[in-house]
Amino acid sequence: MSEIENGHGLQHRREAITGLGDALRLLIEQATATEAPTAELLRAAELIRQAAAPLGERVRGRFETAAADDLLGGVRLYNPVTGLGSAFAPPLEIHREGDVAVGTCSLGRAFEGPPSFAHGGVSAMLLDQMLGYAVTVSGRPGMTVQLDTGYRQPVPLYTPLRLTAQVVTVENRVVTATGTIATVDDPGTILVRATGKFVALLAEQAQRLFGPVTGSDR
Ligand SMILES: CCCCCCCCCC(=O)SCCNC(=O)CCNC(=O)[C@H](O)C(C)(C)COP(=O)(O)OP(=O)(O)OC[C@H]1O[C@@H](n2cnc3c(N)ncnc32)[C@H](O)[C@@H]1OP(=O)(O)O
Repeated sequence: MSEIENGHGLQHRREAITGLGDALRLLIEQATATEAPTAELLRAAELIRQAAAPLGERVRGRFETAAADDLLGGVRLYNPVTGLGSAFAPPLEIHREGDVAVGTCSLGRAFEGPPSFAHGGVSAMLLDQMLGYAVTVSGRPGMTVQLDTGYRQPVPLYTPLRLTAQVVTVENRVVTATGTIATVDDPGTILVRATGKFVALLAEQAQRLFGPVTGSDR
């Protein structure tokens, strides 16, 4: 019987994963921004290795989903963009406002490209997630087959950002969506725009790609 079934509770585990994610995000921010003495860096590296060891005692394999996740329910705690348990995620929070998906986040030092601004690949990653969300909630989920990004102005670090996405066309299995990044303070000035194409998988494609994860290949 798993720990979750055994009474510790799914909600409790999700809260613990979120707490660990918060701590890891703090660690990444501090470790990226630090100008602490070199001796402190060496000491921190040792402490972090010690902290990581027990986490590595029980890990899942490539095709196993996390016990606290709910794939069909859309709970992905380790998603690298939105996952509250992910050390890497800003995390981006996304909600719906009518037909438009609206996201908010702020990017720290770890996401830096040009000095004091976000890396362009990070903007593309955020927008891929935004467009994917809009496509999914439109009822036609699919995988990204094309993502075009236009960088009009650099995206500032340590600044609340407002992202949007919406579906614009549906042609057979191809759904096209567009999205933007702006700051919360100046939502009318678009910093980055993206257009993405998403393709709904055929049953054969879904089976080929995800059969080992869903167990439908057994
Ligand atoms: C709430 C949760 C939110 C979740 C958000 C998640 C966001 C993140 C999403 C991702 O990042 S997904 C990961 C990145 N994407 C991939 O890894 C996909 C890799 N591509 C594939 O595996 C195959 O392309 C795929 C199985 C998706 C489709 O298979 P095919 O390439 O054989 O396409 P197919 O021959 O079935 O063609 C289907 C349609 O797509 C069209 N198509 C395919 N590739 C295209 C392309 N690159 N550009 C434009 N159209 C394309 C193709 O013309 C055709 O159009 P029609 O139906 O109108 O005839």
